[in-house]
Amino acid sequence: VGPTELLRIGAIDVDGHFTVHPSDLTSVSSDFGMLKSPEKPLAVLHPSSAEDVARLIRTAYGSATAFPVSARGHGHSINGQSSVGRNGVVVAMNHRKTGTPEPLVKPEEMYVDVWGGELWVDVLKKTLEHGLAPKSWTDYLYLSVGGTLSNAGISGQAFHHGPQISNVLELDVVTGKGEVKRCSEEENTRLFHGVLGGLGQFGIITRARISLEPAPQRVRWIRVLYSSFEVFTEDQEYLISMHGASKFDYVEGFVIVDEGLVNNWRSSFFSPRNPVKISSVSSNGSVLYCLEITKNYHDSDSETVDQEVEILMKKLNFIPTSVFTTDLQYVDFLDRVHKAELKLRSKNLWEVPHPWLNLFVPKSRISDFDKGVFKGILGNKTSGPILIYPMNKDKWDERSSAVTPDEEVFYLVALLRSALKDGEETQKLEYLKEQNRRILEFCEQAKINVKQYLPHHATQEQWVAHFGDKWDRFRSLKAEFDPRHILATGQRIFQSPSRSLFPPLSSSSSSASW
Ligand SMILES: Cc1cc2nc3c(=O)[nH]c(=O)nc-3n(C[C@H](O)[C@H](O)[C@H](O)COP(=O)(O)OP(=O)(O)OC[C@H]3O[C@@H](n4cnc5c(N)ncnc54)[C@H](O)[C@@H]3O)c2cc1C
Repeated sequence: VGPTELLRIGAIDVDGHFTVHPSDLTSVSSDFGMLKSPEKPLAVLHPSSAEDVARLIRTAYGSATAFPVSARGHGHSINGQSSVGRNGVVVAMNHRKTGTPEPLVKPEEMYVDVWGGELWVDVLKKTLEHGLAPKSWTDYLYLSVGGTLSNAGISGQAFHHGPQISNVLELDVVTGKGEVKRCSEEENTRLFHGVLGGLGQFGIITRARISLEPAPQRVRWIRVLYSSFEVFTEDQEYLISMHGASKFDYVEGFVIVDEGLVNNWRSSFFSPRNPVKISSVSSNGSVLYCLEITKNYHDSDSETVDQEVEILMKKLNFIPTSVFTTDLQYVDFLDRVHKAELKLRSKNLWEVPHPWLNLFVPKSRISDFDKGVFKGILGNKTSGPILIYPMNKDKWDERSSAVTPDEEVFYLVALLRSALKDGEETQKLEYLKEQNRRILEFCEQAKINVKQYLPHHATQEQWVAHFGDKWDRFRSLKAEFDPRHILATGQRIFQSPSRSLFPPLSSSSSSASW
């Protein structure tokens, strides 16, 4: 009996939250990357509880030929990671119709309990009602909690607070056997750490307990430019090495290889009243680097923030005429990318293919990367922002499944490209995909041991290399918690049950082929 038959006979009956409606199937069949042809699943489950998810997975696990089940948060992956194929079922986690629990803030204990499919923007809204907020963020808030915790969740706060996965106190997880397990540092510890950064391989996160801090009210947001990569990275590394209260709260940066991209889509920082006169900065047409830093503060500190920022800035070596400052509410800063999204949507430039490449580059080789990629392969043209910022490895828990380079400091380099059908040759999808391939090839040939963030690999051999020392544990967690390889098959790490090599549970019904 395959899933089609199970659906027909009503064996998968999860309180009517199941749908095979064509519009539902279509809406979960592609992702933000738009790099793969959409593939409709067999059915979509809109769960209202962890038990709904568990019942589906028990059916998938217990049927003669197991079938794939993938959680879909907000579908903001690039390479079909939340897709499930024609013979699987998608669990639409980000769905309010079915009444999943609202975020529950516990102000005394400084945490919030959230449904795994909750969007970070809604977590923020809820916690702000109590004057609190999570500590570590992604640049964009319309991502689900389960989706970012399955990767890491990083932004300019990660150097200090670690990634989002370092700020989780407890999880409820439905494993690939359909068991609902509570896990934390004290309970089911292996599963807890395995799921964090675990690419959805060991269970579906139905609840996460996120640590909170008092929310700042305002943000002083500063950008300064550099023409020397060495000076730029020296300053970034200095900033992330600072301890104590007197430091910036957020450290990021980006590369400007193409003047047109200074006002890139990621933010509306440079307003018409605050234009960047790039010609005023002597770049001689070569690559520039922009450091982006913020200082959070409360209204009551508005008198002293200027002075504090001035003292911190004195230690930096940016081009003196290149300081751009703005000041805004904390919530507007955190939600900055959404404004850009709305602008791009209005120009039909949001729903286009996104051949993104995100790499963690070890500090010792970042300068070689600059020479070979920013000043080399990119050839003065990009098709989107290129972020670059360093992080401290000691803020990452080695027991999590997330993979980072083997150095105390490493950089995120994020090439966030949009491909245009009718654009110049350098904006076309094939051109950008080829450029990504060349960048990876360059790193391999130059022996720069990069790790992909939001990884995507074609073969299991590449996955084994990606996980390195963590592979044996990763594989053994898979065997323990998802032995029939049901979950998150869109990651393409393990062979999926549809090409099953795995013995059916019941030998009497081995005829299903789907
Ligand atoms: C515009 C944009 C900006 C971004 N900015 C950042 C950033 O600043 N920092 C950063 O770290 N990342 C960023 N990302 C990447 C993003 O964090 C990941 O792509 C993330 O997986 C997207 O979350 P999602 O809810 O859309 O997940 P989906 O794409 O729906 O799912 C991703 C994977 O996680 C699994 N999954 C989803 N929900 C669960 C769950 N509840 N339990 C277990 N597994 C689950 C899926 O099966 C799939 O394998 C950005 C992406 C976009 C499109």
